[in-house]
Amino acid sequence: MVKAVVLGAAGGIGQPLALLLKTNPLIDELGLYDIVNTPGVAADLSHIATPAKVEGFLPPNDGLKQVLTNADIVVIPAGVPRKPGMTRDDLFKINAGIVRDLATGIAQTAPKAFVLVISNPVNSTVPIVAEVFKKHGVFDPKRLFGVTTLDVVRASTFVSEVLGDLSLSKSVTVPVVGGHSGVTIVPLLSQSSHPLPSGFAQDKYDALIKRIQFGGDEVVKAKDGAGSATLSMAYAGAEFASKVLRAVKGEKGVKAPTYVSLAADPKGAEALKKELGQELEYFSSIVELGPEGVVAISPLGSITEQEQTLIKAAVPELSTNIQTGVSFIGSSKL
Ligand SMILES: NC(=O)c1ccc[n+]([C@@H]2O[C@H](COP(=O)([O-])OP(=O)(O)OC[C@H]3O[C@@H](n4cnc5c(N)ncnc54)[C@H](O)[C@@H]3O)[C@@H](O)[C@H]2O)c1
Ligand SMILES: O=C(O)C[C@H](O)C(=O)O
Repeated sequence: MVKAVVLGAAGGIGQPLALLLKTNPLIDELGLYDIVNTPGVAADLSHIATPAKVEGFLPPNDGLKQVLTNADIVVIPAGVPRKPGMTRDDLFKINAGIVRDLATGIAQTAPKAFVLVISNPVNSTVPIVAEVFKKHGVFDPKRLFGVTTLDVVRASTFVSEVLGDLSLSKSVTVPVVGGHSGVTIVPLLSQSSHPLPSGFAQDKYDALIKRIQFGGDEVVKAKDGAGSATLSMAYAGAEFASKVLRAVKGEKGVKAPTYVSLAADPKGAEALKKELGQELEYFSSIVELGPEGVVAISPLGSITEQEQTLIKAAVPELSTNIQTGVSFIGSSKL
């Protein structure tokens, strides 16, 4: 029996994500939690002819505790999205407290669940979850993930557009490492499964990198005040959750870039430290997944000088973002 839970399930991401999870044959039970509307979302989804049993919960009557009971995997898209002119860090003020409180609930009721954090700013909200778990004495770095899959999905799509063939997008894989905001998003195009056309001009390369790094802004601008990416994020979140569950079920060699605590793999962390030129507590790199979560974190490997420059720009910002999350819990009363 696998129980998946979505916290923030009535939102722009939460609803389509719950829909996709309802159609995932690896899931037997789907618990939906939000501060509004989950009974309706659950009733609606429950009519879909797939095996997962769906239940919706609200805060009254210990709803968070109820939804988290026996949870195996918890996905968190709860929190406010950006409006034009905002950075992801501008969301910290509201989302940090939301994520802290939900993490407290998970630490108390489902400390062994895999936790997949979507709420922004991911670079800081993942450390928040870890610090809450540490305070409760239940932190297992192998089971906590920041979902950076949307960056990977965008890279596949934009590279296949450059190659002039969108039908390639499902098979184009580009490692996107670092974190999930602006310059911390580092696409390693030199490691793309499908190389860029030979003689690809520098200005086009720069534009492609920028588009992947700031793809979120493109959607925020187009939605014009009505929020940020929801549908593509739901797709990406469901893809990543599915990978975690496939690995849990014993499939070998499942890998994905994801933002994790480097304490999950000290050997991988040591190699990354050499490559990055400094120690970071969290980083998104290609992670091999297994039945207990993180099996191994890959080093960057061979990268170009241009990619080195991108990494150099990412590291200090990541370090600040991580510290912001850690300090928030340091000064929070739990
Ligand atoms: N990681 C990524 O790649 C990525 C991509 C897109 C969006 N996001 C982030 O995901 C978050 C959600 O985006 P959205 O567009 O779905 O926003 P939304 O406003 O449409 O939905 C958020 C939902 O969270 C719920 N919520 C608020 N406080 C809650 C709490 N304490 N407990 C449970 N639920 C709560 C709200 O009621 C709402 O239904 C934002 O922070 C956004 O920046 C991340
Ligand atoms: O851009 C945002 O604020 C949402 C999300 O992080 C994204 O990358 O689309």
